[in-house]
Amino acid sequence: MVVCLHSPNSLLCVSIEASQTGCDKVIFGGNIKKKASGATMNALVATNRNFKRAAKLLGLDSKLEKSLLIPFREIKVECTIPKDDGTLASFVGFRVQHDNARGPMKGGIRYHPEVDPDEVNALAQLMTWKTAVANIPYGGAKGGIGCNPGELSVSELERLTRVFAQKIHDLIGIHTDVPAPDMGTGPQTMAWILDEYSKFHGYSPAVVTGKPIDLGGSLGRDAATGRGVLFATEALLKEHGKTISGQRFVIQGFGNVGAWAAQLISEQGGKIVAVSDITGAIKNSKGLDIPSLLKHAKEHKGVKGFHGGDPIDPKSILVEDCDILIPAALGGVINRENASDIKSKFIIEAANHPTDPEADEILSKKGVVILPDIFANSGGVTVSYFEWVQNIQGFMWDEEKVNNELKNYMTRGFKDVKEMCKTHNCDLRMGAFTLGVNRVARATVLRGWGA
Ligand SMILES: NC(=O)C1=CN([C@@H]2O[C@H](COP(=O)(O)OP(=O)(O)OC[C@H]3O[C@@H](n4cnc5c(N)ncnc54)[C@H](OP(=O)(O)O)[C@@H]3O)[C@@H](O)[C@H]2O)C=CC1
Ligand SMILES: O=C(O)CCC(=O)C(=O)O
Repeated sequence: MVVCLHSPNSLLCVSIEASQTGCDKVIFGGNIKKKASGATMNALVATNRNFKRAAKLLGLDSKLEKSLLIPFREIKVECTIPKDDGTLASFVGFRVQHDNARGPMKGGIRYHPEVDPDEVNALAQLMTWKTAVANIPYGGAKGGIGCNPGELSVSELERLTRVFAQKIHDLIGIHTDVPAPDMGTGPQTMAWILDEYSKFHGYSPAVVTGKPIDLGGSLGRDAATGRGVLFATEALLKEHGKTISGQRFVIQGFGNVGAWAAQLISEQGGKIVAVSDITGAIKNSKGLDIPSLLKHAKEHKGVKGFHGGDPIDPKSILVEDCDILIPAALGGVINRENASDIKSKFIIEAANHPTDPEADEILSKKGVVILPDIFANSGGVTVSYFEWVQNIQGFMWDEEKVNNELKNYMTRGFKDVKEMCKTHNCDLRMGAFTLGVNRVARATVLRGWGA
């Protein structure tokens, strides 16, 4: 049974009926908004604020603006599993399907203790603008389960994923909503979802992307977000008469995105001077040996204890001296409390919504150039699109084709964003938002609302 939670906030004060949302039931649930912790703004408030600024720059009709802001459907499910010791554990799973004007909704599933409805909502909305910026035929969605995957065994994670898939299988599908990995999930998670979905609907590899290659995953998907970050950074630096080679990078997060970005950037001559993950942070002003660090992180489940650098306080990673800062972990990490201490000239947002609007203002006054998430990390969803296309075609591309096509999409995306910056005399974030929102608005108007 689907239950939709309407989460009211100061920027979205509309009354909606179940029939308008496509939900079975809408609960006006009072204030379920996650309280912003410390200096960090609530993710949904921050995302709505950026959307509103873009809508204003575009001169969007206020009724259309309202319709674009309200999510298509919000799903909240209870997931109870027996743990390995026989006791029961209950978790809450979410899937927010934000918009489908341009195609099936698309976005990752996150397993993290901080997953909450407003954050998933914000991430789903960002996916809508991201797929439009990338110009791939999708809408936006995001999901998550509030859990700590590090504290669950593989068999517990499998049971949790299968229960979640059982609860949402009717609402996802090749032409409706196509999940993928995000923080705390990966190819194995997608394999379990595919298997569970197939029990109800028949074998359907295109229902998820980011799958293992043996189940129809695309070559190059694993590295795609990091590779997209590399291509995006190259495009930005070219504008400033620079190349990757010799630039000093700091990377927060050494998971799928951070580790691939570090590897690919260092292969191009970039110097990674500091990285961090949940276990700690490590610094070497001469440049970390990334292949050795990757080996260490794999063997020790984190960067802590790596001998090729000095340990530093993970809290200081974002304000370390460097040319280019790449947040590749959680949202809201760059906020009004640390923005003025940031020393880099460029920030490449590999993570989703790492920078608060308040920090944006502070950084803009300092002349820091920010390449926004909805463009900078779009390489992952772009190769997910290639995977979906390959599954539907029943034909596998070689990795060179995947990477070349990704480069084409990222290069074209950067040009399109810059064009919007010129048209609206705005920064790169608003360039990307106006590009994405405008494309979705056009599709919405063209499809109409029925007679
Ligand atoms: N995977 C993808 O294709 C895409 C991901 N993204 C975004 O990129 C970001 C990273 O995702 P992904 O790499 O897939 O996730 P992973 O789970 O693979 O990696 C996350 C990394 O962040 C680290 N981390 C978690 N909390 C903290 C913290 N408080 N301080 C420092 N590091 C921390 C984790 O450490 P540890 O492993 O030790 O827990 C891990 O190294 C997210 O914002 C995600 O939404 C965006 C587009 C696509
Ligand atoms: O690959 C995908 O479909 C989605 C990736 C994702 O969740 C993201 O871009 O934030």
